[in-house]
Amino acid sequence: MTKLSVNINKFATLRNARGGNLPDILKVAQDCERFGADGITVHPRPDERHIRYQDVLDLKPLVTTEFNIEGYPSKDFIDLVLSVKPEQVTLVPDPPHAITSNTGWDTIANQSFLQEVIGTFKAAGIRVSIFLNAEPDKVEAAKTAGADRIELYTGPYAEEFNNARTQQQNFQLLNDYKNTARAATAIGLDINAGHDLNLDNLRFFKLHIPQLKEVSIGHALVCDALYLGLENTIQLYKRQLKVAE
Ligand SMILES: CC(=O)[C@@H](O)[C@H](O)COP(=O)(O)O
Ligand SMILES: NCC(=O)COP(=O)(O)O
Repeated sequence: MTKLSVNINKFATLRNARGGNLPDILKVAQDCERFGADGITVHPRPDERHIRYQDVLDLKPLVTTEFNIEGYPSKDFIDLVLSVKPEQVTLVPDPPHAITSNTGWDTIANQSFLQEVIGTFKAAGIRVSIFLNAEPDKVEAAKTAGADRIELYTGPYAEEFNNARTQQQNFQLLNDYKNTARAATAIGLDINAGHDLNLDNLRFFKLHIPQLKEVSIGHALVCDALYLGLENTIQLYKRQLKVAE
């Protein structure tokens, strides 16, 4: 089974636009779980423009599924994660003012940094996933650094998906994803995926990478929920993941 972790960042963006507490992020997280989400993902950024550090602390006792905290491992981020002790931390190489995540780690160039950070989280009993491009040659170094999982950065996949679909063909980039996933599975790394996944492209991705353990989805899911309602939307995403199971 592939788990659906709902990234609630964009609900916080909406709340922050007006001040106050609408929508209530804690209630949103609980409702996502009630509607079928298998996990809750947050990605606090240094400017706290969406999820704030205090939200993450407040969410901890309320999340009853899997709590996944994503972010760049700055000192503040590491301290936050160690105090919350989520089930999973996902390390992302975002510079402080990134609008959104736009690349995975160069695990070879950052090997010793990643090894130290991952060691700190593992010592606290937290599963570690690292954000990776579809580059098979970066997988071995992820394992050496101590990661348990990789999260495939699916932004480029999402971009290519529409072109390939209209041309009725399999696309080259998909092979890079499949090869990266194969390389990871072969050395015992589990596989997550995320970024720009949506109701159009999710099923096809799962069909080609059936060993997916988890996807984290936020932006498109929140947009769909505006039209379809949150409960219905979560169920629709889960249905896309049922293929090949
Ligand atoms: C790592 C990743 O792809 C997501 O966390 C994504 O970056 C969501 O962050 P934003 O909601 O800030 O776009
Ligand atoms: N790790 C990816 C994530 O949490 C959500 O990304 P997106 O669906 O908001 O692009």
